[in-house]
Amino acid sequence: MQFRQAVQNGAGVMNFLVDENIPLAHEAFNVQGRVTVFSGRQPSIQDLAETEVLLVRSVTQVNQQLLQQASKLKFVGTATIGTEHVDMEALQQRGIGFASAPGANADSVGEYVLTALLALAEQQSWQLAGRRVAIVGAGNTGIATGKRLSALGMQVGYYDPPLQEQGKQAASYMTWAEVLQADVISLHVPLQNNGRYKTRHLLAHKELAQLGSSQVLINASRGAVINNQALLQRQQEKPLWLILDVWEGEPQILQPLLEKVAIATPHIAGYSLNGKVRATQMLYQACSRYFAWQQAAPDWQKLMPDLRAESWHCDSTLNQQQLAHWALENYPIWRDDRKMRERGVDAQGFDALRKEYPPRYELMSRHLECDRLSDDERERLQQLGFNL
Ligand SMILES: NC(=O)C1=CN([C@@H]2O[C@H](COP(=O)(O)OP(=O)(O)OC[C@H]3O[C@@H](n4cnc5c(N)ncnc54)[C@H](O)[C@@H]3O)[C@@H](O)[C@H]2O)C=CC1
Ligand SMILES: O=C(O)C(=O)[C@H](O)COP(=O)(O)O
Repeated sequence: MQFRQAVQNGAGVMNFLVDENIPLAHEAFNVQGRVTVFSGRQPSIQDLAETEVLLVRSVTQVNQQLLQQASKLKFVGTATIGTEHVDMEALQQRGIGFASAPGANADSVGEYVLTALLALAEQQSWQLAGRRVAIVGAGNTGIATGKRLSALGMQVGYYDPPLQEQGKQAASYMTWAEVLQADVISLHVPLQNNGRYKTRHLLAHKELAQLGSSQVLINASRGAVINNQALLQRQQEKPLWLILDVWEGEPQILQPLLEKVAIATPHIAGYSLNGKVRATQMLYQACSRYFAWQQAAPDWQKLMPDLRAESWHCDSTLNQQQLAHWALENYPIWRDDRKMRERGVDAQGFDALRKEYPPRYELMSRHLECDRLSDDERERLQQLGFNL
């Protein structure tokens, strides 16, 4: 109906090809043309032949081979932060426009790390306040994570030589030696295979050997930032506390490593529905600018289910246990961990878990009603992502 209206209104009839896991894309883009949805990692040759706008996730390799099959392609959008699956040079050579979604799922990743750490701390009876955290990569996801962990009372420092060398100030920079001594190390760097700031195997045998067995290592960036063979060996000899969302060689992970991980998930740290919809919005805006669309943008608030009605009441003191209770009620991370162990061992199961991922909402989607709060407590809760 909307498509017919667009044609009648004289709007350009453009052919969009969209990954099925980009929520609200169909609703948003069908006003601009014909939207075909594809599933799996690579779209079909037939669909590509007619496509003018291709919207993908990180599992689709946008390379020379794909581009050869898409002679009408004008624009590629990826609903992700990481862009290593897109051959930018090839796009430039062919004059194809491009957009990604920087920062769209940063809060989702921050909440993932917060929830995972609180879950583990409750399980092991650890107090997190006062412990030192090293955030490796002080970009959108790193800062979103650091902000939450410092609101727990943890001492957060950042390691980011590219930023530091540009003279950009993060709250407090650490040296690499300090990173390796932190109680918790959380990785938030892009995967870079070469160059001065190479991150592939940033942690390999040598670095892992320097860590103590009480340290917590979290990877919600890209699997290959840690050499997974070296990590497995380390776990077999003297295990660390590991929280892994990403795995080298996804979707086929190193199976024996799964048993050695405290919390395991199938690359879903950024999968809050809020984060995914924010990415769709960003791609819509990028397309709208690129093609100079005249129509008003969709009413995202109407399209997105609103959970604010489901409020929580805060009637106890704000201790770690209470915060863990809310975080885990909002995002039951142990459910993801269980499913990962049941089905994530092979490539098919890993992909299926991601494809069938249930809607997960960020803490801001609910309302927290508190009777009495000091200014400091209010600020801390807001920093943790609560909507007061
Ligand atoms: N698990 C998941 O679901 C998600 C994973 N990611 C991954 O996390 C990565 C980071 O995401 P954002 O924080 O949004 O990216 P960003 O681009 O905002 O920040 C990355 C930061 O890493 C720094 N960096 C680069 N090389 C470095 C090195 N060798 N050592 C230390 N710092 C270095 C950069 O200077 C930058 O400040 C993405 O590239 C993506 O691969 C992102 C979102 C979700
Ligand atoms: O944004 C990124 O970068 C991510 O890692 C995504 O959250 C992962 O999503 P997919 O595109 O792999 O579904």
